[in-house]
Formats: sequence, structure tokens, C-alpha cells
Amino acid sequence: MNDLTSVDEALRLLAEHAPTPTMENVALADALGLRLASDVVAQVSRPPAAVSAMDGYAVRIADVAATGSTLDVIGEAPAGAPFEGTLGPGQAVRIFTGGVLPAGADHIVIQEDATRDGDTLTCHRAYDTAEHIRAAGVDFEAGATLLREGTVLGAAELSLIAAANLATLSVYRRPRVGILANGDELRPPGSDLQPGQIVNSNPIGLSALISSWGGEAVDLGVAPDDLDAISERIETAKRIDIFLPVGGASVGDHDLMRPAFAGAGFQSVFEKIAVRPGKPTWFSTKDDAVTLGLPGNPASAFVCAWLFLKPLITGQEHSFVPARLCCDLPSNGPRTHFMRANARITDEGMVEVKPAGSQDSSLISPFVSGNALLMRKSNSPALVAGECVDVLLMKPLGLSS
Ligand SMILES: Nc1nc2c(c(=O)[nH]1)N[C@H]1C(S)=C(S)[C@@H](COP(=O)(O)OP(=O)(O)OC[C@H]3O[C@@H](n4cnc5c(N)ncnc54)[C@H](O)[C@@H]3O)O[C@H]1N2
Ligand code: MOO
Repeated sequence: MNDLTSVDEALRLLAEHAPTPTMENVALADALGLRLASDVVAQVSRPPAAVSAMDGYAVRIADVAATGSTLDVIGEAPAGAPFEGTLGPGQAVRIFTGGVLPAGADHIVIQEDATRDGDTLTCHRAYDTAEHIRAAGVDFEAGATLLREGTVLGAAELSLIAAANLATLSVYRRPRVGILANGDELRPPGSDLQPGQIVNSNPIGLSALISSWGGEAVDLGVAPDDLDAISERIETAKRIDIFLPVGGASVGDHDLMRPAFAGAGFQSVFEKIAVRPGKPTWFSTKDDAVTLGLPGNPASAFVCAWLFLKPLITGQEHSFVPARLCCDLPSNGPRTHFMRANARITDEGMVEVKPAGSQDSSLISPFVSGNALLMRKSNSPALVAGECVDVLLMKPLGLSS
């Protein structure tokens, strides 16, 4: 096994050679899923001033300490048009949700608790503590650092940034990942398949994973089992950060991806990984570009995309979740095994994991019926049901049963 690079060493080498992310400014609407290239600092406080949380009347609490107190309504403060005067003793200002609290007021009487007759307001309740006011900056203060560099932008983050009064952002450009399939047998989905032909099913799934991880998938097509044809695809590809050849990674006479990339000037970093599935996964670099070669077997391609492509795109390490094994497992061989599995939360709130019945590296269906990869380190001993294992979640827990 000497020619096999360990999973940990492969991850270290990938991190060491990962393409340097470039920065760009984008509009908020184009930033979903991207990573922040700098901290986000609030340009305004939220809310910028104290506001009413209810529709009603802004008053001084001292004036409504007793039931039946009456006040003069001296003006209005709808959201967007603050009352410009100062509220004095015995006075009230009609206010609406989001309206700026007038100077002098320290309490809101909700309209359900008062009756208005012309400009006279009568309160039906006595109050001893101020209510229904949102203080200035209760969500965040101007100048506060709201998000750190590296944060992946989701719905909540984008709303927060918009509220902080920023229209554009500095983000890391999506790395362009060029998927190059290879094999004379491959035909597009929907083809009239002839004997020996199979559907080219890997790129569509890999492309979806790349997008979900914040990369931009570029379809470099299917190259036939011909060195010149593969080389031409490599030479004519434009602005690719990460080449992702899929298939043709092994030792067969028709496995030509490695020599094609070597011929294009890529220098090998590692040739094989002590991982199951996906042993023939390889990695090479040239200038600012890298090549992660995945095996063609669909399970190998998917597992190794999760393990090795995802950190290359996101720059983030994997986080494993501890889970209770729900069956016995034999001792593991020399390669770290990432078993296709399903994890779920039990009624007792524990995470429980069950490996798929077949771990054949050609199978796609376990990725649909399952949601996790169960890690078994190289040469680890047999396990019995109930023992704890580490799992990598590919979907949120509980989505599949
Ligand atoms: N003598 C040896 N043979 C093999 C070894 C070995 O060490 N010695 N390694 C095996 C392992 S492990 C794997 S994994 C595979 C990897 O093979 P390749 O990367 O060269 O992949 P292909 O031969 O091109 O294809 C394998 C398999 O997957 C199908 N395939 C390929 N591309 C696609 C695609 N885009 N969509 C769907 N299916 C695809 C292809 O038809 C084959 O059935 O090698 C073992 N052999
Ligand atoms: O390492 Mo290969 O991916 O098992 O079939």
C-alpha cells in the first residue's frame, strides 16, 4: 500500500495546493452561497432610532399610572415620518408600528387599551412599566462587525447585510470547476442505448454538488478514449480553476486521463488514495490550476467529490458527527472506508447510523436512500452494534428514514 496516500495526507496536500481564491464585488442579489472575502460592518444601527412595536399612542408613562387617565393627542408618527416636536406632560402622539418614538415619550399605549374622542385619549389601563418600544440598535449597532470573512452567505446573512445598509459585497469568486467525463461507452440521458453503452450520469450529479458548495460547474463534455481528444479538451478549456476529470483514472489500457493531463504540463501531487471507494483518485497542479481526477464508478466519484472536492472548493475542513452503529461490522482493511449509510435521529434523540446493504462502488441508489458516509479508519477493528462511529452528513438528518 506504499503508493497510496492516506486520506489525511491527501486532504493536507489538497489544502496546500488549493487555488488561491480571488475576490470580487457583487450585488447582494448575486451573493447567495458565496463566501465573504471581508468582514461585514454595520453601516447603520437597527433600528436606527427607538420605534414603536405596536399601533397605538406614544405617551409618558407617568401620565398613565392610573386607569382612566386622559391625554391630548397632539400629532402623528407613522413609520417613515417622525413627529418633529417634543411630547410634554398630558400629551400623546398617535403612532404606528415602526414609527419613531417622539422625543419626551417613553411608553406606548396600544390602541385596544384606549378610546379616542377627537383629540382626547382615555386609557382603560394603568401602567407601571414601559411597554412596546424597540430600543435603537436592539438588533445591531452601527459599527458592529456582523459577519466574519469566510462566512457562507445564506438567506439570513443576506437579509442582515441588506439591513446593515450595504448594497454590494466583497466575496470570493466561485471557483470554476471543469467536469470532463471520459469513456467511449457514455451516452447522454435519454439516448437510444446500443449494446455496451451506458448513460453518462456522473456529471449532472457532480455539477449539482459543485453548485451547492459554492463552485461554478463548467461542462467540458465527454472525451472519447483517445489521448489526443482528451488533450484537446484540456487545451481548449477556458479559465478553469479546478479540472475534474471523471473516469479513466485506473490502470486499464483505456484509462488515459492521467497521461493527458501530464502531457498538458500538470505535475502530479498524489496518484492514489488509501480510501474505499475511490482508490484511483489523483491530484496534480499546473500554475494556478489544479486537477482532481475522480474514478468513473459513480459511488467512487460521489464519495471522493464529497471528501476531496468539497474542501478544495469551500476551503473548509470536514466535520464529522458521532453516531451509534445499529449493526455489527467486521474489521476494516488497509483503506479508510466511507460506507454509504443512513443516519437518523432516534426517539431518544440519539444519532443512529445504518450502512447500506451493498457497498459496491457502482451503485447510485444508496445516495438517494441514505444521507451519510460512515467512516471506518484503515485497519480498524471489528465493531458491534451500539458502538460509536463518525459519520459525514451529505443531507440534513431525518430527511430519509
Ligand atoms: N486491474 C485493476 N482494475 C481496476 C482497479 C485496479 O486497481 N486494478 N481499480 C478499480 C477501481 S478501485 C476503480 S474505482 C475503477 C476506476 O476506474 P476508472 O476511473 O478508470 O473508471 P472507468 O474505467 O472509466 O469507469 C469505471 C466504471 O464507471 C463507469 N463510468 C465511467 N464514467 C461514467 C460516467 N460519466 N457516468 C456513469 N458511469 C460512468 C464506467 O462505465 C465503468 O463501469 O477501476 C477499477 N479497476
Ligand atoms: O476504489 Mo474503487 O472506487 O472501490 O471501486
